[in-house]
Amino acid sequence: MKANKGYKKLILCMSFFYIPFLVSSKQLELEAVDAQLQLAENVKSSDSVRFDELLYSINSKFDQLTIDQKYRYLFLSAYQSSYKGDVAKAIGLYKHVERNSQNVNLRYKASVSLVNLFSLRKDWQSGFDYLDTINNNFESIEDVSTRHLGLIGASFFYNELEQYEMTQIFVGRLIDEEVSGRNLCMTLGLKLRADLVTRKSELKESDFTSGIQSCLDVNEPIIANVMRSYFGAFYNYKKESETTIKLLERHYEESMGFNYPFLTFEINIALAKAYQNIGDLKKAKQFARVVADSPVANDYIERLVEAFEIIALHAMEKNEFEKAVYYQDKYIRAKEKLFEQAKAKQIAIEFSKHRAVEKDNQIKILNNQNRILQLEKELSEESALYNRWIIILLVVSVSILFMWVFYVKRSQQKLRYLAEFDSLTGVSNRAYFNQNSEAILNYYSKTNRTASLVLFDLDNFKKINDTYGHPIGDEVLKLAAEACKACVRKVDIFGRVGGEEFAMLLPGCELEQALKIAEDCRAKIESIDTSTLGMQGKITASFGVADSASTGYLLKDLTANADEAMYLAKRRGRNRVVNYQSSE
Ligand SMILES: Nc1nc2c(ncn2[C@@H]2O[C@H](COP(=O)(O)OP(=O)(O)OP(=O)(O)O)[C@@H](O)[C@H]2O)c(=O)[nH]1
Repeated sequence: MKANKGYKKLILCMSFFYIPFLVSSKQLELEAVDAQLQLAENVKSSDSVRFDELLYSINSKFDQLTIDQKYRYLFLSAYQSSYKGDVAKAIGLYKHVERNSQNVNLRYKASVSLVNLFSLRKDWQSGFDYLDTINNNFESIEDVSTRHLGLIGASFFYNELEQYEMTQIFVGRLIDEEVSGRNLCMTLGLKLRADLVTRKSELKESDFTSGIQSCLDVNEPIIANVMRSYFGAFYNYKKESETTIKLLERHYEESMGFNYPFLTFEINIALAKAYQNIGDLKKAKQFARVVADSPVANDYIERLVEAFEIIALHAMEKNEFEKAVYYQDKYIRAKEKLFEQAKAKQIAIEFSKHRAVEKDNQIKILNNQNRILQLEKELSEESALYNRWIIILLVVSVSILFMWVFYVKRSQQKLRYLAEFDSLTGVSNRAYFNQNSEAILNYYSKTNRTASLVLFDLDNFKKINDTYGHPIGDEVLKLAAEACKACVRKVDIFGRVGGEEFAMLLPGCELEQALKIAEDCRAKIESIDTSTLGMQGKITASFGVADSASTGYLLKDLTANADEAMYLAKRRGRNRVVNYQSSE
């Protein structure tokens, strides 16, 4: 058991040492693949053998590659297919990379390759489609060299379409942007080809030599030799065909060794024409036959036309009329095909112009839609502002209305207060006292319940006024009312019914209880501290009490009887409570 534990520990320790090692060895493998992919990219057009070996090696460990490495491999594999003539497979692979890779640069490069392949296939429509893709992604490519590849692709496409002015525009842009390295080599190759068609007379030998040198500098012998073929054509044009022969024959073996159809055709036709120019039709025919006998000759119909013409001429010169007619016939058919191809190119160009107009219109429609949306937005912003103002206005109006209602209510309350209460003492005024008291007495009369009325009058009030002044008299009235408020119940009605005369209607109070309340009230008035008013002596009041049992429920009768009792209290010496019955 113990030994087993120790064994496990050992494995654990070992894994600590080995796991980082395994991780770093995996890392190293991936880095090696990166290096191989880069090398393959570098030699793809200059060393096909090395290129094939590298791809074979990468393919053997395909499953271990990162996603990006896999797509880079597929991209190179597409190049390999196109190089080997399987254009359909190449297109499929490039399309797969263009659609699925996360690598923006790789997708862009795949579009460029697709434009090249579609132009070789003369599928102009698809070519224009991917040209659009290049245009749309151009700005997002940060690497200048990769971005230039797009311009080179466009230049190549327009050259194939015989739109040389367009090629010259793109090439001009590349040169302005100081294109360099392999891209410079390709740019100058495309420029020479376009210039050779449109402005032959302006070309100088140095244009060719510097172009060739730019390709030799970056180890691009195929393009260098393509330029040599152009150089040869240029000498033919200048009627210096001996120079053409000397130049091209010197590099003939090398050029044929690449097995690159376009280069093979250009070199052989330039040489055929050169020999034709110097009158050696036999030699001319030999080179022309290389073109005519090629299995892919139909892909280079322009050169095939020239080849048939030379062969037919040679047959004529040798009086081989049957042969001459045969090649003349082939020549005519190839020319018809060339014409068909030129027509297809024109249609494609017209279609692309139409598409550009359509796109322009779509942009205009989109712009208009955007404008409408913008206007809608502005409008909704304006209406939002308008709505905001309406809301503010409403809020202000409602607030004013509320304030107005509040003010009116307050005024009404004030008026009501003024109408119902005595402004000096805060108790009910005479009218309100009478109104409420009558209503209660009326109700009590119907239910036959007792109510009492207490009437009281401050004693010798005139003297207080005369001695201390009217304002002090007012204060005395207030203090007296305040003292009595404390004696009355909530259901009672307390009012000031004359200058210094007050009344209390006590619902549900029998005489006994009413006398108690009156006495309580009298005592409270008497106990008011007058020193705070600067007065000497006490405040007193005389009370008269009458109840419904002895008087009935009419207020005027109760008032009269209570008044009589109060008068008696005055007469008996003031500061006392007298009930109506006892007053009799
Ligand atoms: N300060 C003040 N005095 C008032 C008010 N209303 C009435 N008076 C005065 O109250 C006094 C009432 O005097 P009188 O009716 O002679 O009665 P009295 O002096 O209280 O004498 P008795 O009632 O007999 O005790 C008058 O001088 C009125 O001017 C008031 O609101 N304030």
